[in-house]
This record gives sequence, C-alpha cells and structure tokens, in this order.
Amino acid sequence: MHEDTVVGIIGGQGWMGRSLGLAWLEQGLRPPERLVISSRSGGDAYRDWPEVRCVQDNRALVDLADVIVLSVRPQDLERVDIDAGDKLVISLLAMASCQTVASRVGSQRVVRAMPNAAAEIHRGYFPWYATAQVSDVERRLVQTLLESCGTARELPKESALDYLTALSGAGPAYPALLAQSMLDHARHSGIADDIALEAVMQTLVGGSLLLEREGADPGDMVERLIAYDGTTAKGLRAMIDGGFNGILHSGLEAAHEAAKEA
Ligand SMILES: NC(=O)C1=CN([C@@H]2O[C@H](COP(=O)(O)OP(=O)(O)OC[C@H]3O[C@@H](n4cnc5c(N)ncnc54)[C@H](O)[C@@H]3O)[C@@H](O)[C@H]2O)C=CC1
Ligand SMILES: O=C(O)[C@@H]1CCC=N1
Repeated sequence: MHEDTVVGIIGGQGWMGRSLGLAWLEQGLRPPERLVISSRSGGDAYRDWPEVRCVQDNRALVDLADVIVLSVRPQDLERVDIDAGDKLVISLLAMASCQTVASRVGSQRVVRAMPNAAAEIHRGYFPWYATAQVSDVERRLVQTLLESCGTARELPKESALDYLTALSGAGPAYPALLAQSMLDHARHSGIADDIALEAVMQTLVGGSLLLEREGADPGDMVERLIAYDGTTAKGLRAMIDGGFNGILHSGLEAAHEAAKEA
C-alpha cells in the first residue's frame, strides 16, 4: 500500500467499520491522517485519533479517499448516494452482490467481503471476492487491510459468499447460543450462576482453543471421545441421536436463505 493511500470508511463508526478502522490505526497500517470516516449516526470511536477526518458527507469522503470501504447495513445501501468513479470499493454488506454494489456506487472495481463479529477482537474471518477489474496490487492491498482483523481469504467465486454469510458471517452467534443453552441447563440443575457461567465459558473457550491447536478435523475429536466410551460419549450420543445436527443444519439453511440477495 502506497504511503499516501487514503482509505475512507462509509459507516466507519459502526461495529464492523470501526473494528477495521481502529485496527489499521493500532497496527500502523494507515496513519490517522490517511483515514477518513463518515457515519450517519455520529460517534466517537476515533476520539484517541484526532487526525482522523470524520465527515458527514459521503461525497466528501469519496473525494478524499483512494479506497472506499462500504460498511452500512444492507437496507441503507440505497441511501448511499456516491459516484466512486474508478476507485476501489470494498463492501462489507451482506445480501448485496458485487453487481448491486457496483451499480449503486458507480465503480466496477468492487470487492465483496464478509466479516464477522470477532473482527472486533482481531479474530474475525473475512472471505472475500473481487471483480475482474480489481488489479493484483489492489488484491494484495485488500488482503492486508482485511487480515488486520483476523483471517482473510480470497475466493474464486462470489457465490460462496452467500453461504459463508450464514456460516462464518453469523457464526459467532452460534457459540453464544450453545453457551446460553448450557447455562440454562446448568442453572436448572442447581448450579450457582457464577459457577455455571465460569464453567460454560471456560469450557467453550478452552475447547475451541484445543480444537484450534489440534488443527485436526473436529469430527476426529468427536469420534475419539465417543470411542473413549465414557460419560462424554453418553452425552454426545444422546445429542446426536436427539437431532443436534439436523437442528444446526436447519439454522444454517435459514440463515443461508436469508443471505441471498432478494
Ligand atoms: N456486525 C456483524 O457481525 C456483521 C456485519 N456484517 C455487515 O457489515 C455491515 C455493517 O454492519 P455493522 O457494522 O454491524 O452495522 P452498524 O449498524 O453497527 O454500522 C453501520 C453504520 O453505518 C452508518 N450509516 C448508515 N447509513 C449511512 C450513510 N448513508 N452514510 C454514512 N453512514 C451510514 C450508521 O450510522 C452506522 O454507524 C452490514 O452490511 C452487515 O451486513 C457482516 C457480517 C457480520
Ligand atoms: O446478522 C446480520 O445480518 C449480519 C450479516 C451476517 C452477520 N451479521
């Protein structure tokens, strides 16, 4: 990335926009004077970076920026009235294809990326797809900008992004649902709230870190614990026989359907 490159984030005070913007500042990827933020809702996410330019007018942002990140809710896209010309536009929007974004912003150099909530702690997952007009140099820039908040991966086909919106885009919600269900059961089993919460959180975080370190197929761990044939196996068999996979898959399917552009 050229040292003079100015990056603008439309919606930069929002959850994903500020996750990226602050990561770039904290990691030195962009000096504050090379970052421009616009947001309809105001906000003070950049209060510690006074040289960051916060503007109200998206057209002013487009004039100032070389690369434009679009980080508004899908339903707000139609109100983003800009002409990005031949500039690179990186869209974080769910349910909005590259073609839809290109038609809206007036540039054919579009990247569509699908972040997730863990971007906030730089453990996100960013699959992304670029239109043919995006150059190799720009693709390297995109990869650098996105992996500031976790893991980023360029996809060969845009079509996978609808499914990944459901799988990884929404994904951080699934451990939260699992934790909530485990907590409910622990409390109904007479475990004190503080112990129940500590047990659930340590178990889910520790178990995830163990999976990450093992690096193996998670199914191997499931099979290994079933083969161990202890109390864990009794629980796993009851969950699997009780329809766990079917319920999870139906949820992923519902989210996938919702992610498809209308
Ligand atoms: N939050 C998440 O976990 C994920 C979000 N996404 C996508 O990221 C995008 C941003 O989502 P969030 O950051 O969660 O939303 P958010 O609601 O936190 O932030 C959106 C920001 O855009 C601003 N905005 C709206 N219209 C505007 C306009 N015309 N001009 C300038 N700013 C405007 C709002 O004021 C707000 O600050 C969405 O398209 C969403 O689908 C994708 C995956 C995960
Ligand atoms: O829930 C949503 O609509 C956004 C897009 C995928 C994850 N969060």
